[in-house]
Amino acid sequence: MIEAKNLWKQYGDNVVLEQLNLTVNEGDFITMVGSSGCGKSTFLKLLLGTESLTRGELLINKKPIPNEPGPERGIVFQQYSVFPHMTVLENVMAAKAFSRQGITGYLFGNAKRDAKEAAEAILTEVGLQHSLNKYPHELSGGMKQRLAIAQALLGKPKILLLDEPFGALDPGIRAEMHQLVLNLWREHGLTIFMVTHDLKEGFSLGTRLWVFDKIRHDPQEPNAYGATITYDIPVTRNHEDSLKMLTEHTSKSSTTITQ
Ligand SMILES: Nc1ncnc2c1ncn2[C@@H]1O[C@H](COP(=O)(O)OP(=O)(O)OP(=O)(O)O)[C@@H](O)[C@H]1O
Repeated sequence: MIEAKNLWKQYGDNVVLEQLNLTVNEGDFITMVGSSGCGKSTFLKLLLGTESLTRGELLINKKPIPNEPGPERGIVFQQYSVFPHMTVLENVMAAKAFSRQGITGYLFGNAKRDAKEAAEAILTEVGLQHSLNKYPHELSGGMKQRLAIAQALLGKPKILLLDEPFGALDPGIRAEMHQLVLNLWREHGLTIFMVTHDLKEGFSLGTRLWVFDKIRHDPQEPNAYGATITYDIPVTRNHEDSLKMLTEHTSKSSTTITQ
């Protein structure tokens, strides 16, 4: 279970997030929307542990989230984050070596064989079993994101953080990636936080959709107040109902969301 209690994050005088209070249960699939710059990626970085909060608490299973990334939290970014000079298989094995021994880590003997087997298994799961020896420049955008997902899953995370992972992909490829993520979510029992600019994507993937927005504004000092979660919408399987609910909510809010 993940909890935020009166969480604030600011960079200098720029208040990015304020008064975040939330509880996320294991297995939730949270999709996050909100205007550009309102702090969605910052929230993911707090969960990842690469940024620290300014005030309040952020807890996993009642303990503060470690302030550094760990194998139990995997992340996939929109930009392809793979090593260009390594094959698909080497990329995933390198992720394993770094997670075990730091950036200079090498694997030998049994550890290397185990890492190779684990890498091949996860690459098969994401559909790259026929591309193990290809280099990233030989992969399509969707295949590169499959590789990034494989890297993120290698540490067997319980929490997967997705920062607009499919924003750069064509609609047909996106649909395939949606199916992959839903399968992985179910099979690995993941808790997922996914930032998206696509409301339909948010509704079709998530079990809860969060809207980030500011509840206080000072036109003289735009950075004085941060965003919070203004709507936490359970996604019904009937997307029409969910969309209607959100339209009603946002007509009362200052957020403009395009469908
Ligand atoms: N390392 C940093 N130092 C200072 N300010 C930062 C830093 N990272 C983010 N910010 C600021 O925090 C605010 C929120 O940025 P963030 O990237 O979280 O927004 P976002 O909602 O993810 O935006 P987008 O949808 O455009 O990706 C912005 O004002 C940004 O300039």
